[in-house]
Amino acid sequence: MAAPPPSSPSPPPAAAAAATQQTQPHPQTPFYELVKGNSGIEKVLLRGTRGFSAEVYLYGAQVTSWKNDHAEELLFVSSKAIFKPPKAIRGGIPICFPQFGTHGNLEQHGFARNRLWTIDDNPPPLPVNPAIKSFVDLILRPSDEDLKIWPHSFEFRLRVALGPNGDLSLTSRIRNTNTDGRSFSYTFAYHTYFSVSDISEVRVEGLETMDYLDNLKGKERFTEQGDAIVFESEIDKVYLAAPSKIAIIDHEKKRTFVLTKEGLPDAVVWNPWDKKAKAMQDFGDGEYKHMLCVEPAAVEKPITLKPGEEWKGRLALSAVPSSYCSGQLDPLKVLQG
Ligand SMILES: O=P(O)(O)OC[C@H]1O[C@H](O)[C@H](O)[C@@H](O)[C@@H]1O
Repeated sequence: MAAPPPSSPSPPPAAAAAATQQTQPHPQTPFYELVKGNSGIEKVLLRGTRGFSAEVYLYGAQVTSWKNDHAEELLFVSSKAIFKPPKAIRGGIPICFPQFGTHGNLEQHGFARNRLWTIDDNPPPLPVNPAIKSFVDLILRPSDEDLKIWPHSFEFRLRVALGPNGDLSLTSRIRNTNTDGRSFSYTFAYHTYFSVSDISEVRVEGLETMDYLDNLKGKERFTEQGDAIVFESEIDKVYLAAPSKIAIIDHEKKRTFVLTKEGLPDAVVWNPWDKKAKAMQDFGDGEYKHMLCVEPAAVEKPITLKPGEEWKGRLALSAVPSSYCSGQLDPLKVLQG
């Protein structure tokens, strides 16, 4: 379903203007391909320049692959991931909505991650970088069953875009479409699973000195001490009011992931480590060594929308070589090399 290239075999002059309008790709014309993925569920392929690529399952609107120009996978997906309802796919970028974790009465992480989304070929305009040629818009509206568990009408639009330098961005637009005058509140996360060489070789910069809620200690609040975050055991923390840029530095791979977030104050950091890994049916025993979740989120303060209001939350990811010197704690410097 890739958008066709413009073709205009010289129309008569009177028809020329109209024909051009129909055949020239609009700046928002999506360039993607729809194919069958695991368990016969459809997925969208995005192909960028120089071999960059990404894949998005309609199930959960979940990004399950993001590759660089060497065809190296940058996201972690478990070898035991199950690609069918009712479970979410273990890996990639599950979307947690309308609830993050157990912060509410719904199932863990809400229901958006295990619903079938549809492609939205005519979304409301979104300011777009004209250099981005590969993107897709997906939409989720609640079913009658969903309305029984969360009685609010909404439109959730997600745009996944692959930039010219292989950057991946996810833009969520959530609108309250209640017609009964009621507001609703929700929590949210882009539950991003990064692929890392070895968790003991990884550090995260940008979250040091932040306050966090520790999910392993009954959500009690603490302040992070010391330098960058390194990993020696299970971690499950919600960093509060985290900066808009966070860097994940993989020393062995000499690769740095830079996350830029907008509209998402918090950032969850999770690695299940060995014991919890063994207890998860859809996760390999040793796979915790090769993944790290850093999840831009809105957890501590739920977002409230009045009818007609829309919220936007954006995540941009880039993977750059770590020409990185210890002590340079500003992730911007990582980007600039
Ligand atoms: O197994 P899932 O429902 O996908 O959740 C996986 C993990 O997600 C988040 O990172 C939470 O903070 C963790 O507490 C949870 O274990």
